[in-house]
Amino acid sequence: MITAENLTKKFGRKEVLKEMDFFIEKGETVGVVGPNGAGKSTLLKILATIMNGTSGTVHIDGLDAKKEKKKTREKIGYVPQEIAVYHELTARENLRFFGKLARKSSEESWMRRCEEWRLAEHLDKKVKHLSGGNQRKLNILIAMLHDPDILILDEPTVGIDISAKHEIVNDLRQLGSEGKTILYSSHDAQELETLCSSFLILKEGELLFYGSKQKVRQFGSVTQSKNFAETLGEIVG
Ligand SMILES: Nc1ncnc2c1ncn2[C@@H]1O[C@H](COP(=O)(O)OP(=O)(O)OP(=O)(O)O)[C@@H](O)[C@H]1O
Repeated sequence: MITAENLTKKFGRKEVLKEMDFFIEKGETVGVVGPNGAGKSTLLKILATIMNGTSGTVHIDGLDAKKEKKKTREKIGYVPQEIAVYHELTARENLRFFGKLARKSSEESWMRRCEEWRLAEHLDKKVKHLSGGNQRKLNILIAMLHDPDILILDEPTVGIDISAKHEIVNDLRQLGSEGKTILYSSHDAQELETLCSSFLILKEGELLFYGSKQKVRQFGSVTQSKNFAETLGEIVG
């Protein structure tokens, strides 16, 4: 369960998140949507405890994300936009290295995940020789080494081909069906529609909309938008 109350973020005098309030239930898969510069990455970093808000609070399963960072981090896997692994090491060496840092991790559990995610046959390749899609998968699997309940992903499918995107979206759906809470930012409406059960829509730091996919669709029927992408566009205005 994730709760934000009166959450704001300022960089200097610029307010990039404005008094946000929302409540995300356990097990939801939430699409974080909005134009460039809307504040998506900033919000995700604050929820992941990488950055502090300027005012307001975030609670993750009752823990104050600012005051109880260490405990909060145990519950969260954060996947940054950039691929944050060692390119000169193999995928297996990366998993072992980051696995040691994540004390809860066991080789057996990440091997099982690698098999499910069709990465097992590539484990002995240097990361720089993996396809873009497999690099992205590795980035996600590393964030999950400590088996967090919540996964926060910032545009995890940028720059990869369509079939790799589909694979990642399907793998994340599987995680959702295992009960993980997922926050997922993307500019790809089709991907968002397939994966997410609800949406946080931001514009210029304001929370314009937070609700279920069904509510987005209802909005679309009112505005007579032709498809999901158009409806998201209508909401952002
Ligand atoms: N460290 C920083 N210092 C100053 N301004 C920042 C910093 N990080 C982000 N910003 C500004 O905050 C605003 C929100 O940025 P953010 O990266 O959160 O947007 P975004 O919705 O993720 O955009 P995109 O879709 O392009 O990734 C932007 O105007 C950005 O320039």
